[in-house]
Amino acid sequence: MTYPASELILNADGSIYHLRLLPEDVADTVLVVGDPDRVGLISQFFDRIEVKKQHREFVTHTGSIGKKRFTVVSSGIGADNVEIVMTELDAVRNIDLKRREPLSGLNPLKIIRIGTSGSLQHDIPLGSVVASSAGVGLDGLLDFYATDESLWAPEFCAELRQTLQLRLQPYAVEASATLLNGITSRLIPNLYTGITLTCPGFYAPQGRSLRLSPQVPDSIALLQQFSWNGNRITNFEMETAAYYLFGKLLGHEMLSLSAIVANRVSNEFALEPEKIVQKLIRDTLDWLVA
Ligand SMILES: O=P(O)(O)O[C@H]1O[C@H](CO)[C@@H](O)[C@H]1O
Ligand SMILES: O=c1cc[nH]c(=O)[nH]1
Repeated sequence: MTYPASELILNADGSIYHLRLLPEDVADTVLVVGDPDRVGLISQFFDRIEVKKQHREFVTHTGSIGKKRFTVVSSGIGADNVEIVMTELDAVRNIDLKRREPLSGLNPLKIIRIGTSGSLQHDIPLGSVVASSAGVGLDGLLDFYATDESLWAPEFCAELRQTLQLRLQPYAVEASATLLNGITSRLIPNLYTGITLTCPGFYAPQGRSLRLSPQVPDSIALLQQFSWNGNRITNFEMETAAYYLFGKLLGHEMLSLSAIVANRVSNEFALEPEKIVQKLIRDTLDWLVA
């Protein structure tokens, strides 16, 4: 199979279209973030930075701490950007870009999201961290991909669809068990696990109303009561389920960690969200280099 120029799109230097990366630019462990400015906040802890690239909202730094090599990539906001980041990281790892052919065997990545999020539970306060045991996607991406994979908790998704009066079908995907066990075995204060709801917007999809109102006005109270296999819905954000979906479909290990900067029950927003994110960055790097 040879991928044509319109499908596997390469720049003049042979790099992949949006991310502008070459195979040698990507480490086995990738940290993904939404905010492009967060890439430098992570790479400031590297002993050495070997790659710095940027195109649109996709900023990449690759470097190392001791012998451990990391790539940090920003996606910008939303599941549609995650589709690009995951597909292009995977292409760089698993396609021979010069020959335009799949490489034999799978070269899996370990991918960890370091993001921000709003808590849906009173007892998950500002400043805590949620490791998403599963992501539930309200973005509709799954509808476009052919897959035989059985996804997690279809009954839960059907119930959610009814409660939120959605026309689209939510999907649910679990975290990498290895990565989730890895982080939960660390003694990180204020670390919670639970189901993350990945929304296709920040306002009505997350129950917020400014001049426009959500279709279901009491969605936060309704969502708080949902649980599956003992896991409740803990938080709202905008990328996790898409990362978990592409991690599963493409064969990469994926875990999403969220710094809680909003609490939607107590109606609070962090005064200094940067400090909460910086702590999560340090805790995550300590875990990964240990
Ligand atoms: O801080 P990041 O990683 O961007 O994550 C969260 O913040 C953004 C919304 O403000 C969305 O991308 C959401 O997922
Ligand atoms: O409430 C919040 C906070 C951060 N990111 C989100 O998507 N929602």
